[in-house]
Amino acid sequence: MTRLGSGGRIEVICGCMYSGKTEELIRRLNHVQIARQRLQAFTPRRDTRYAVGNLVSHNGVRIEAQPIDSITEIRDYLRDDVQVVALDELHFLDDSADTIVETCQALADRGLRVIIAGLDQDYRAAPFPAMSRLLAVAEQADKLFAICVRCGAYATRSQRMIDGKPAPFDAPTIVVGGLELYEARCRACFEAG
Ligand SMILES: Nc1ncnc2c1ncn2[C@@H]1O[C@H](COP(=O)(O)OP(=O)(O)O)[C@@H](O)[C@H]1O
Ligand SMILES: Cc1cn([C@H]2C[C@H](O)[C@@H](COP(=O)(O)O)O2)c(=O)[nH]c1=O
Ligand SMILES: [Zn+2]
Repeated sequence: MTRLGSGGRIEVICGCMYSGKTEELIRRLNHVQIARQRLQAFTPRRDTRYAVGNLVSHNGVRIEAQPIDSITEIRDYLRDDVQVVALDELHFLDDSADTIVETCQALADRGLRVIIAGLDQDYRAAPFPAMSRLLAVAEQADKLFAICVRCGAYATRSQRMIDGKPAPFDAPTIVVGGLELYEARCRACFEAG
């Protein structure tokens, strides 16, 4: 494990909804601030669940973040002295997986610590491509779990429910929402739409 701030690296925090990804990201960023390292955090503008311009957990814990539409905007905002770059909700970005991976690799190659959080699977339990690719090239990958609302086991999937039934397979992949739409399920309790 490299010392905090000793060179470029990519860290990935992934898992299903409610698994604590944003909380873990904010925990790490609090450490960065305590270590008086220079941080820039970003969040997809599409995440309209809470106050735009913040990373906000389901428990309301928040940290300021620059809204962006594309990961390529990061280089326009980047200050020369920044040491840590963070992004939550990676799956909300429309960029291609190639663009996302190339951007994160370039930032790490410049010696930055790059911390990315987001879903590993969509509501169909299909992998999000960019997250899959980042997991392969990251120096550190943490997969978190929630608690299945059906049986209490560790949950690894996000079930989207519409009128009490699993959302159909051909529904849009990106639909912003929380407990009114999504619930954490384990593999055994997950229902394909
Ligand atoms: N089924 C669940 N399992 C675990 N935590 C849950 C669940 N439902 C709600 N939560 C709450 O969600 C919090 C995690 O929120 P957050 O960090 O925003 O998760 P994520 O970013 O992974 O969606 C937990 O601390 C807990 O209070
Ligand atoms: C599974 C899934 C989720 N989303 C949306 C729903 C939420 O707005 C976010 C995930 O938030 P969290 O911080 O991980 O709780 O993404 C989606 O658009 N498509 C999906 O398949
Ligand atoms: Zn279950």
